[in-house]
Amino acid sequence: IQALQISENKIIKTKMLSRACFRQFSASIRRMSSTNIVETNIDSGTGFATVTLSQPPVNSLDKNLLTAITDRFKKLSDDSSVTGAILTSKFDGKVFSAGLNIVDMFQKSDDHLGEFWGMVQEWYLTIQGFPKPLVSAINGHAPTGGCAMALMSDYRVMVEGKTIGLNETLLGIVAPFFFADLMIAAVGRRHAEFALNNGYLYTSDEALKIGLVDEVVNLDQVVPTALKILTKMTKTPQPAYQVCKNFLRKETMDTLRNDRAGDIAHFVGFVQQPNVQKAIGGYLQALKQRKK
Ligand SMILES: CCCCCCCC/C=C\CC(=O)SCCNC(=O)CCNC(=O)[C@H](O)C(C)(C)COP(=O)(O)OP(=O)(O)OC[C@H]1O[C@@H](n2cnc3c(N)ncnc32)[C@H](O)[C@@H]1OP(=O)(O)O
Repeated sequence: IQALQISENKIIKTKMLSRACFRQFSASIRRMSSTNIVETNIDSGTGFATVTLSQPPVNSLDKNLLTAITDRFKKLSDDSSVTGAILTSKFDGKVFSAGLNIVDMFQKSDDHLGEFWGMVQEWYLTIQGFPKPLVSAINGHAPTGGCAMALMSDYRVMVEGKTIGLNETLLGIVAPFFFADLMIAAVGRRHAEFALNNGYLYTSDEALKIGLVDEVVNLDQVVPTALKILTKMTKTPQPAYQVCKNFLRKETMDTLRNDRAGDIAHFVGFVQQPNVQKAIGGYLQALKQRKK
């Protein structure tokens, strides 16, 4: 009886302890006032922010999602309690991001296209210019703009068995120079030329071989692996990390900053060409019919 009482006390104590631990753990996770399409949690112990893209069905980057991501990263840049971030998707095992929303580029006015491209530029300048360590936990497919977004991070952990690449040419469009430079920075000019010219979509393993991603793991290891590397990366002293990252990335960002209007005009002129519109329309239709 005495032994039973002792073990019962132990169970009660263990339960109390685990409740206290849980309270402490949940207290250390702060949920930022987030839009429902970009969920953000900050661990107040480590200062790590986890940004989860949550726009169904495939995180295609339309005006709303581009704006929400950009706003979120601007806030995280300014928040001195945040030491680094992980970028991932709610659609675990399916899609990281399907890239730019194709519907925003089909049969739209010049004004619509111009506004859309301005948002794409701001999204790129904000994530690429994020001053703290950023790791992408690529837990699903990442074609075109989804690949570009992953390339804007400082380290890429990808789930096995999915695809990634800047495959714009297959759609009859062309990756802008600032996407191309992201690819060149990651894999070098030779692989980048092959990848972009041919619109090549890499499997996770192929992407690892050319350095397009840094690690390939099981689905349940994607975020834990990203957290592990982020822990290492945040040990580099600031402002050294930020200054180094900025000077390595500055040239391409400055080229865009110095002529944003020209870049918008170039995009609108290119996309409005009848043969490009025809290709985008055909691709959209094929995408919709794929399931049937
Ligand atoms: C000279 C320089 C000038 C500059 C020129 C232009 C520069 C443009 C730069 C970047 C371009 C882009 O980023 S274009 C984006 C292209 N994206 C893709 O090609 C990806 C297409 N999607 C897929 O391959 C698949 O959806 C997926 C592998 C990502 C996921 O597959 P899954 O089977 O899970 O989902 P579905 O295919 O059934 O899709 C569900 C639903 O979403 C619609 N969808 C998918 N992707 C997009 C998208 N990018 N934009 C808009 N809508 C998209 C798809 O049609 C389905 O819709 P329905 O449910 O209504 O059928």
